[in-house]
Amino acid sequence: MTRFDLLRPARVPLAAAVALQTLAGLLTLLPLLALVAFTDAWIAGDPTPGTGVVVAAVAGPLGAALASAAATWLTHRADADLTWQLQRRLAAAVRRAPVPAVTGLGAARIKKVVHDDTAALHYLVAHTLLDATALVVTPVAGLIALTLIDVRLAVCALLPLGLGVWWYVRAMRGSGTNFAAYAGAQQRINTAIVDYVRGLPTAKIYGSPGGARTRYDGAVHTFHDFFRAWSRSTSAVTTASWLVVTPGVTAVLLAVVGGFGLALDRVSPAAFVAGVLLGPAISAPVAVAGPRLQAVRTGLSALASLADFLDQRRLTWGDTTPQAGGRVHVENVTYHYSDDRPVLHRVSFGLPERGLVALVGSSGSGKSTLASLLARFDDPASGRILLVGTDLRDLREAALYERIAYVFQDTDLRRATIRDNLTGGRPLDDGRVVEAARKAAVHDDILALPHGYDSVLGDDTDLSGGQRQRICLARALLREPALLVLDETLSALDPTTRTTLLATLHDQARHRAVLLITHQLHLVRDADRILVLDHGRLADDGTHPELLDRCTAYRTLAGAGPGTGVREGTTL
Ligand SMILES: Nc1ncnc2c1ncn2[C@@H]1O[C@H](COP(=O)(O)OP(=O)(O)OP(=O)(O)O)[C@@H](O)[C@H]1O
Repeated sequence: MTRFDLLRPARVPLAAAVALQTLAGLLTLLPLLALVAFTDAWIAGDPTPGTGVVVAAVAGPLGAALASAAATWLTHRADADLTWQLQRRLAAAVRRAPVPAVTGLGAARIKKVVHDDTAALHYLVAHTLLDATALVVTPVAGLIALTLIDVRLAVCALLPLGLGVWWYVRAMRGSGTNFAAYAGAQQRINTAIVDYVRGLPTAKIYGSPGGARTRYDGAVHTFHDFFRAWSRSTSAVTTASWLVVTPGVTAVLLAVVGGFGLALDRVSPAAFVAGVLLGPAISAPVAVAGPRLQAVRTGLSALASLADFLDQRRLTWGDTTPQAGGRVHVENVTYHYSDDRPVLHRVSFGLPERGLVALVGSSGSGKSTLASLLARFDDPASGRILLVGTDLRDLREAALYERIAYVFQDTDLRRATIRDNLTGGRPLDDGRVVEAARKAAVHDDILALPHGYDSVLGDDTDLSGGQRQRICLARALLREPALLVLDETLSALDPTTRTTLLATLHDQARHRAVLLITHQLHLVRDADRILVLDHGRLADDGTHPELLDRCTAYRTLAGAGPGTGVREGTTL
């Protein structure tokens, strides 16, 4: 997708707006030309302005104002529609993109694209396009008119313009690199402030030597130094380029040159008037070109950034609804994040219809990554994952999330009532909701909140990490999935609650498959099967006693180490 493809939906209203603004630019010159014609007639001895002159003098400004207003209305409407479409497309792109790709971008970059770039686009579409049209049409038409009246004065009117443009081009030399550096420096400030705010609690306690605060200060200083140096090197020339094209300078120049011509009888009075009136009209719009050009550049780079964002890889879904059940097969799955460092290597296993299966491994062995692939947050680099025989890529999206429910380490709850968080807005009866909350050992915690199940998270109350995880577990239980995937869900709990939840999971495992990811082996000793992940490879698959007997990685994980003779019954 090229950046201009993004403007395609708005091309008809924008073309109409440019046409109207062109008309407005031409009509602006009408009263000036009428004055020139009147001067001509007056010198020829007819001091009464003709009807044509009066009509032109009145209709010109009026028509210009109307055409310009209509053009502005069109561009604003086009912009509102375009922004609406873009923000929907951005939301869809975020939703369709692999999750690690989006989270890897960081909040600052996403905010820049969704807010800053669409705002810059607003300026480009709603304002800058019309400004640029006016900037071109009025000077060009004025120049043509003056050329037809007196070519020498037209050349004279071009002198300040030429000088101004030459100075401006000198000032802007290397600006491509500078604008890129400017945007990069601002982006670094955005990223640093987001990191700084996020790390505030840690920074308060431990300070942040070399941390986010230092990075923020560094980013601000770099931006300040860069911007001052850039301004210093260009301000004298840009000011000169702006001054020389101001209407006053051009008017004085043409009055002096035209006055000499008039005195020497080389220039007609009408041409003199035309020079003094049209000269400034040729150069004046150019005086405001600098900031406008900068806005155009900003708008174009926003377009490029938006196109880039919308072009990112997306996960597409099929339309297959597999047969009932939640039987999952992972076949030869290999995966790496964007840094290409392999995280999973040819992992294969199957999950049964029912039973508690544990996935264990040391920190960083790839457990959460595997869980995220089961949720199809991304696709394997090679290999495949099947749900009841269907590759996840061919599934209907809803079919996957109806069959499999997940509780991840980063608990995600909305700013909504506890009830809505549990039901996802579905009309479930209270009995079911309470039952799920009881099973997740969070019912009593909810009743203790100011408004019980109607407490609004973030407004009425907030929850501890463990409470949040149990709410997420209750939410998952309410889905009655065929497979329940739990990533370290029991890790932030007190022993009593953990025991209750373990009992719940064993009970759940009688009806469905439960995949419990953990590195706390004492939680999974009674699991029906245990998968051992070691540095991204499936080291073994068996029961606790079997693994203690034969799997070195499992024994190492148990803290027993190879060859220590640990057997079933050993406390881990
Ligand atoms: N978004 C990411 N981008 C790049 N690398 C990542 C990302 N997430 C995880 N990794 C890397 O992938 C590897 C596996 O991480 P993963 O979180 O899957 O391990 P884990 O076994 O779940 O660890 P833990 O028990 O500590 O949660 C690690 O080396 C980690 O640095």
